[in-house]
Amino acid sequence: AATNREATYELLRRRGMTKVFGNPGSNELQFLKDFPEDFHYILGLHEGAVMAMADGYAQASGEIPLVSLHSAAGTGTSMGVLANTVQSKSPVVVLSGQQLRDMVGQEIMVSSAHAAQLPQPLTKFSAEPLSANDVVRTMAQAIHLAGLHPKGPAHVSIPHDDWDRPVDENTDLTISRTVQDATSLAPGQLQELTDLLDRAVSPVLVLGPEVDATHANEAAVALSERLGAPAWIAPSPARCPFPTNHPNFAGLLPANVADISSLLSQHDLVLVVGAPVFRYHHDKPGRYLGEGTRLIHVSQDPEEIARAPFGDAYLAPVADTLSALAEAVQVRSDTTVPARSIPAPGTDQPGRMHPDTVFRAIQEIGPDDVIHVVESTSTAESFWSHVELSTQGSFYSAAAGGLGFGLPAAVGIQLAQPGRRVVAEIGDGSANFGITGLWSAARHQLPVVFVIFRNETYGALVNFGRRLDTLGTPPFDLPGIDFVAIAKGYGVRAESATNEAELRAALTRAFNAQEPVLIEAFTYFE
Ligand SMILES: Cc1ncc(Cn2c(C)c(CCOP(=O)(O)OP(=O)(O)O)sc2=O)c(N)n1
Ligand SMILES: [Ca+2]
Repeated sequence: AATNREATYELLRRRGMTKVFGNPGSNELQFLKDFPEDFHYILGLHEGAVMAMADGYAQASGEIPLVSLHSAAGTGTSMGVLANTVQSKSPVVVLSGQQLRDMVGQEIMVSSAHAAQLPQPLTKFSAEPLSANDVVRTMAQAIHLAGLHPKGPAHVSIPHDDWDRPVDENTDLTISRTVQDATSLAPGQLQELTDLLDRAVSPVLVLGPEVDATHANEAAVALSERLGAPAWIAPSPARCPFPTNHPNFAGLLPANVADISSLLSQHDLVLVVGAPVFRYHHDKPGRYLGEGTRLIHVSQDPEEIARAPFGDAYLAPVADTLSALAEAVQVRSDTTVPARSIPAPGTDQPGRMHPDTVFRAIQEIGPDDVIHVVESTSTAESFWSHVELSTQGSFYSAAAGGLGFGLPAAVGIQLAQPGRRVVAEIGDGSANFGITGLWSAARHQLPVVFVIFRNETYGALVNFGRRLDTLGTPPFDLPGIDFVAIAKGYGVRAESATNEAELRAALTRAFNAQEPVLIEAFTYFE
């Protein structure tokens, strides 16, 4: 490799990073020049959609995608979704194009005077090399940091005149080095945890997104069955770490202090694995945990461990720890987990369906291993009551609640998982934050089934208004958004469904199609 550009592509190739999600500006053209045949560029129409497609791809493929964005405004536009990416610890390298190195200081057009600071604190690492001689090493540092636990987005800004600069004699050493995670529980620590679990009268598991991200769902099931322990999903889930059709599945922990405390205090030992303690959302204060309950937290993220307000923690790999404990703890046969109570499905109204009707239809018509990408904020309880998730990697949602992830992320996830079907369940409010993802789905003929829940309001905000007693706000209704016309405008076949029969027919057609389809489901908010 003679130049920084060639050396960088060689570095990316060796790391298996041949997928580039991007939206180009003039600063990027020097990097994208003579784009190598073995690389695949996926164009997005808006940097939020580009970021979400890449984030979805990273989470569903296990690879590290490269995201090529324009300086300043381009990188700034991606940051709404980046707030989710850093929270879901998705391994992504964001490469933003910078103006001529010597003229950034004058802040000429499309220069980014504070490029390295711009995406902070939404990145695990962010740098602009101080010299053109440090481009390849800086790219390597970003790539390695993105892929080492805790994984996450790393950002590099490169002045466009650096790409043609020659590399030096040491560059091949940087390109060829490999790094790997090698931490594990020490034998003494494993024995300590095993004894704690064996001595517990009624242990309970709380599982988080890192269990799904490290493919440890089966180990979690094995440990839960061996202990006869109920398994809860940690609050505000962005992934699904445990099969929801398993008899030991207890449900989602409610996202507030008081309710979590009263649920967990029915046990004497709580084992939290692969989740922060905890991602509370609603304000219902109380004591974190009852006196007779001890909480043990296993995570591979030192910052998550350091900022937790209670519990004793082990910095350890999630998957290895779960499998080692599932082998080591004593088998208990004397405990059974009470069955979860599922509410009766809601009834439809003339011309509008209850969300339960929509989720039940998707559950019955979609394939068993369908992947759900959900961004429909007032229908979470309906989803988790009526949809069964059993395979690893079956659920993704915005990890920081930042809208604009779901619709385009579904496109990235379908690209990463061609052998499984993806269904995106998106609110008619959220859809607008990432709507250009429809064009990329059509452009790349990715057969995502987009289901828009058209309840014509910001349902979650009405719920919050009730909960926070902030009535009397301006109205947040969304009348008159025609998603069928919008979808057709972006090249996606679309149809409306106002009742269950129309919906089921449309879903059957959609899941049989090999192209993206949008179904506008008229629902109501109660
Ligand atoms: C980028 C961004 N902007 C605004 C919000 C605030 N917000 C907004 C605007 C919501 C309404 C979503 O409405 P929807 O139609 O997608 O779903 P529901 O009607 O089911 O609530 S939920 C929520 O937290 C957000 N989370 N993220
Ligand atoms: Ca809505």
